Amino acid sequence: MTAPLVLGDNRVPVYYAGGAGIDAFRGTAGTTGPEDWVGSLTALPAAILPPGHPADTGVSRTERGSLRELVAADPVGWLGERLAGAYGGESGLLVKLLDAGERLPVHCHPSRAFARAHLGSLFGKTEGWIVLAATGDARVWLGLRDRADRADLRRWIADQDTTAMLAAMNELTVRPGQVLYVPAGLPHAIGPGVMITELQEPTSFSVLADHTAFGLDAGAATLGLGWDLALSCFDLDGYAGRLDELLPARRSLPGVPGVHSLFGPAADEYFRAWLVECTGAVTLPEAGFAVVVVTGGEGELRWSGGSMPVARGRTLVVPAAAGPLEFRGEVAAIVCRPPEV
Ligand SMILES: O=P(O)(O)OC[C@H]1O[C@](O)(CO)[C@@H](O)[C@@H]1O
Repeated sequence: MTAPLVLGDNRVPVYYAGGAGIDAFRGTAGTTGPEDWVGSLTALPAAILPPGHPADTGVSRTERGSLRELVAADPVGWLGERLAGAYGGESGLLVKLLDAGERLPVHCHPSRAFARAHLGSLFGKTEGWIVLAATGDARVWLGLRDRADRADLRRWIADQDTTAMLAAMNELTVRPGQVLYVPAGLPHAIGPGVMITELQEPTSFSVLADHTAFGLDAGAATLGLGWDLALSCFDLDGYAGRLDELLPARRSLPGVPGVHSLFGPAADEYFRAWLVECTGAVTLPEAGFAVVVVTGGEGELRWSGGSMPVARGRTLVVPAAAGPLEFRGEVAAIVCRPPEV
């Protein structure tokens, strides 16, 4: 397999509302739900899969079949030699289009160290967001403003006092194009009217401080671990004076005009995102597995041995064997790349 594959809508069932923005972005209608998993080798865990959905819900389907099966049949062709050997045939990357129709719960995600110690997983869930669309007053909450102690958090959770949780956090209005980095442990919540491309480690581990309003009990909110252990996932440091760590500045790639790296070096071990802004021709610096979200304009995508037209709303998964990609035309795209290995 050397050609990129075009991906259709891949909504997964989740407990919160939203999704109209994904239809608008893709130019489709009639699908529901706020999350569309793109180029995914990851299935929704059985514990949170509603009845009636296949066990591999979440895994992308392509015109050639399940992406997970395609990659399993040719791991080196899809992932390249190094990545194929790094995580037992997993890409290490999950990309979502996420369109929040209501505020998501205040939650955080386990780190790799916590996931390895307590959840039997190589991966935690560090994530990063690139805002695709935002209503006028759209906002997110990211990290605590000032340091809190565990007793504060325990009390807010026991009382399900979301007002106090949100008041203690950094509330940020967002605009399209903005990039936010959400390391494991950081308490966060996405507000209604925010649509993002999200890059993350390929798990669904969340600890939900704010859960009863979403119909979830303490067992579901703590990954079955109970609050004593689950509380230790939260980063309770204050971020008011260090928000720049969460709002990375784009970096130009030396010698590659038209491409910027969107997340800081701290993210490289989890995922990388290149913003391509092509007005003519842009060639990416290296070949490798990629998930491409075309965010603006139209043009052509070329690879070794072929080409296809691309336009805003198109999503693709690219095998390493496609070689370095080249964009032509007036087109913008986010090229999502797995962790550096
Ligand atoms: O379903 P969960 O794990 O509660 O989280 C809801 C969503 O919030 C995010 O962590 C974004 O904050 C998404 O990755 C996730 O799908």
